[in-house]
Amino acid sequence: MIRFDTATKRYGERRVVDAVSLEVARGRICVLLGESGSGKSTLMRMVNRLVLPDAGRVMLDGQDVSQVPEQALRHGIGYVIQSVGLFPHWSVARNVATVPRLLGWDDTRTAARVDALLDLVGLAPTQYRDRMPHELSGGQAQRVGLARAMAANPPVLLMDEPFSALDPGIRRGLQAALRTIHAETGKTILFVTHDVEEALLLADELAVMQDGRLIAHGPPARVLAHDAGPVVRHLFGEQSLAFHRLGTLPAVGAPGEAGGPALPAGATMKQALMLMLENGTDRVAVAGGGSLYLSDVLGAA
Ligand SMILES: Nc1ncnc2c1ncn2[C@@H]1O[C@H](COP(=O)(O)OP(=O)(O)OP(=O)(O)O)[C@@H](O)[C@H]1O
Repeated sequence: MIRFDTATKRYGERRVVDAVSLEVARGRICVLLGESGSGKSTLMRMVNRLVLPDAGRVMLDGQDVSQVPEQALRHGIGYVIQSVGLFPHWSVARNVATVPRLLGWDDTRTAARVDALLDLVGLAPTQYRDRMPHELSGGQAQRVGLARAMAANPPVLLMDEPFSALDPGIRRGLQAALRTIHAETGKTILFVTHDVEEALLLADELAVMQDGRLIAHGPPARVLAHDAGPVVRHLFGEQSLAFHRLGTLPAVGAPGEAGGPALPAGATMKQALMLMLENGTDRVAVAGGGSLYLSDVLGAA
């Protein structure tokens, strides 16, 4: 769906994106992770041509984005940034309807779409559609920004630290909302963050950058595996890498009699460990039968 072929961007002598090749398949969430200044936003902005590569190219659905007319390209890509950028004198509904109006949708279709999107991002349409941006909290405004980005149903979403300015509780709510929306819509999402917890929560795959280069790419469990290199170790923290790794591994128990407190279906090894700690036990019951022991968790870490 999205493919970078040795994409390179220089500012002066510096290569801020350095020959990055990366492919994100349709329907996946790929999280670009790296320290500030590692080139994540610059790489992402090549997809919607806010940045033009000096060398290499970006392909979207098999087409070189440099060959697609700019407007058509951007209508097919939702873009969400940290400072939402809602138009302050427009209502929530009008903000969400920005692209449908540009595309000439009629009022009935547009209004229905706005309400459906507000529902999708967890804002009751009757309560929110007529509000003005200054009447929203930061989290609500960011939800409206997400709804606006999805208004014309673009298959691709680019999200550049969209939740970074929000406090932790609101942020967790939006992360969960994004996972649900992704499960319901199957969009291909490129998501920039430098928060490792957020990255692990959202990523189907991680792309780790440093100094403009792609250092590691793959499913979280593979990127955090025991042979992880120094950049990954540093980003996730030498002391906490093993703990994060447990969060990428499914809690699979040995068959047999179930014992101890019950883990929910789809839980990770990290959740199993947390449940053991909370209950002061060395055994938890795994959904579907069987038990998982502390020694198994330690073995996996
Ligand atoms: N228009 C520009 N002119 C000159 N240098 C730039 C420009 N845009 C970005 N840079 C530089 O390119 C490097 C990469 O920037 P970029 O924003 O892609 O990093 P990032 O990993 O997204 O960082 P952050 O997490 O802080 O947003 C930085 O050193 C930045 O200063």
